[in-house]
Amino acid sequence: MEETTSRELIILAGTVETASALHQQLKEILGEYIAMESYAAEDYLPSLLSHKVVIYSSDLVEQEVEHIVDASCDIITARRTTNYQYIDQLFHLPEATKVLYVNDFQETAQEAIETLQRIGINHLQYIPYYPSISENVQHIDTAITPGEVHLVPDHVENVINIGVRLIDITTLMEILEKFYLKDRLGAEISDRYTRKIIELSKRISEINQQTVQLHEHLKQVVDGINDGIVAIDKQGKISVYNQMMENYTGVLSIHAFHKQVQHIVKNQEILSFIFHEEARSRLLTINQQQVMVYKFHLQQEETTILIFKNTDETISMEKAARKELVQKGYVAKYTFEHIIGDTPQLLRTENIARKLAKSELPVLIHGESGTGKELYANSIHNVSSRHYQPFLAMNFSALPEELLESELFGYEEGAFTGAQKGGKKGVFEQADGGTLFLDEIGDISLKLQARLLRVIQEMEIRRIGGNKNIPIDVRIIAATNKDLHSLMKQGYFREDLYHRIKVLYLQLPPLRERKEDIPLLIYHFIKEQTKQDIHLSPEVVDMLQHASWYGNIRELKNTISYMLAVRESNYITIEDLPAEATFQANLAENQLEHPVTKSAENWMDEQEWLTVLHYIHEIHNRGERASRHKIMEIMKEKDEELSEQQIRLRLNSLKDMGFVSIGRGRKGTSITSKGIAYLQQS
Ligand SMILES: Nc1ncnc2c1ncn2[C@@H]1O[C@H](COP(=O)(O)OP(=O)(O)OP(=O)(O)O)[C@@H](O)[C@H]1O
Repeated sequence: MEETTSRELIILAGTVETASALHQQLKEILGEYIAMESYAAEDYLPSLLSHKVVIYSSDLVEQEVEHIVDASCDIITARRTTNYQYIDQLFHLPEATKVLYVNDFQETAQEAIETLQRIGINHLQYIPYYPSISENVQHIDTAITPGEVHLVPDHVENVINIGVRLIDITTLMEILEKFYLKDRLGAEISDRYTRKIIELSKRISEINQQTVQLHEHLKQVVDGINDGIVAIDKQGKISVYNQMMENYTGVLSIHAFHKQVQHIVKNQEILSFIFHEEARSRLLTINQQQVMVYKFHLQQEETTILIFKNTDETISMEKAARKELVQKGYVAKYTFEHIIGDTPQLLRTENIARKLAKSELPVLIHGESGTGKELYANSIHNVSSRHYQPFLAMNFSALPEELLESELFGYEEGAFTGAQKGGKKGVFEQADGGTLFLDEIGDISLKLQARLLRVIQEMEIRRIGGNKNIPIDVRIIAATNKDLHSLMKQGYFREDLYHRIKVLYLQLPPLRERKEDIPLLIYHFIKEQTKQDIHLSPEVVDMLQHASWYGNIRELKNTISYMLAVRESNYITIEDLPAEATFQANLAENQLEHPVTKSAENWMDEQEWLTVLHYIHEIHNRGERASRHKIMEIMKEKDEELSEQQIRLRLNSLKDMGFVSIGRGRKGTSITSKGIAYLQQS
């Protein structure tokens, strides 16, 4: 017992860091029984040590310190092991990561690597690194070091300092022996030491447990997916293989896992797609099922992922999505198949429209009233990449300005009196992901044009009364029968908006420029409206074919409906044509200037005299005489007040155009057949 108190333990290490770490370790375990000191060769060494128990931190330190240790000392060379406190950092490194193990000498580096592997940390690829090494390690960017951070090469980004390696249990026992304490304390010290180790292995098993759980969770997720999923590593082995793949191939995942893919998937077409083809997707047949296979490569993981989609299911999913759109009424009803005609003009137009459909850019469709602008907008959407997304149409001439804004942009709850609870989405929001058809765009006010421009430019909307911007992804197709360029020149249409919407352009030919299509259209509309076997006399066909059709296809369609309604038999004769007053006006290739070709100024005027014409017609229908006074009165009733002078001017314009004849005195104004025709097509 005497011996124990008089003798002292001296720790001799190369560096201050090692000396202090070992000192701390031994003090924690043996401090209450043994007095101890520590010295580092790089720092300070006492002149001579006698009658001490000296412990060298490693055999490498011996040469540096042996000159101060005399023969009366008991010498122990420490065996050291990894510091368990820092070890879990290593478990965060992925499997097979290449790491440098950095230490001062090759032997210490090698020895530490072996220790790590021995205690079960063997998921990494260790490369020993020490100052005198010549091997090029530029490609390795992670390093582990037991406190020798200064030796880590500069290019390494990720340095894990696992601290100074500690003295192992066998060395501890040796120390106890030198102090004659082994019998008394051996079991307890060993217990303390083992407890620490158990803590470490518990931590390791916890981490392993977490990994297992995560793996299990991911497996369930991947199995829950309705597509077949396979991952192939760089050696061509299967690393992921879900339940759906089992259904496709009939091979269970336990048999597929870690096997070469060609041993599991025998289909040559699929293998050739995986290994030799550039294409990213391919329609293939696997076990008599049609599947669409998609392939992509994860660069960093050097892994190829394959996704097998059942085409029948994809089609039914698309059908379900379409059904939902249909229920909401957000679908484009027409396709190019609904566009009838085979003249070169029509085929050229259709060909251009199909090309425009492939783009994501805005399209402006220009054409006279009834030429099929809506039909084309529908068809373009239906062959575009957005065809499974909503299609919404907004007609600018159909709604008053105040309503247009809320229809377009929506509003928040409480934005105005009468605003719906919870607010309302506008068409821009509803069409998100799809196409928005803005019909009669030439009819909107400058104020609305400014708002529309902002939305189209920014591709985000702000609801009325709202304070946040909502991003939208909408393709715009606009249409007009007005000469927008001319409106722009006159200041009625914003130039910036004009250029925004007219990125792509489609001009629809008027029916009178493709008269050869008329017989085809006639029989098409007849078939559409009746199952009966209807024939037309040659004169009727001739007359219809030579009419001017300023109301274009819509007017032709209406004329057919009229003839079918009034016909006496299934043979339609000239008698069944609409009244001369409406129809003959067109036949006469009249000089009527159509709005499309009119200047903006004229068009604005037109709105005014058209209103007057409309009221004259209404007065006639009531069986009354259309005097200036009467016109004034009826307009007042409808809140559209004009002075007698203003009415006189408009009547003069109408007369100049041949739409009315103005009788003297009590006779009043009457509408000509040309006027009626014009009213009907407007
Ligand atoms: N080429 C065509 N083949 C068959 N039907 C057509 C064709 N073009 C137009 N139609 C029919 O003519 C009618 C008018 O078409 P649509 O409403 O698309 O014209 P629009 O140019 O948009 O007219 P507006 O400018 O007056 O709104 C519709 O019933 C449409 O189905």
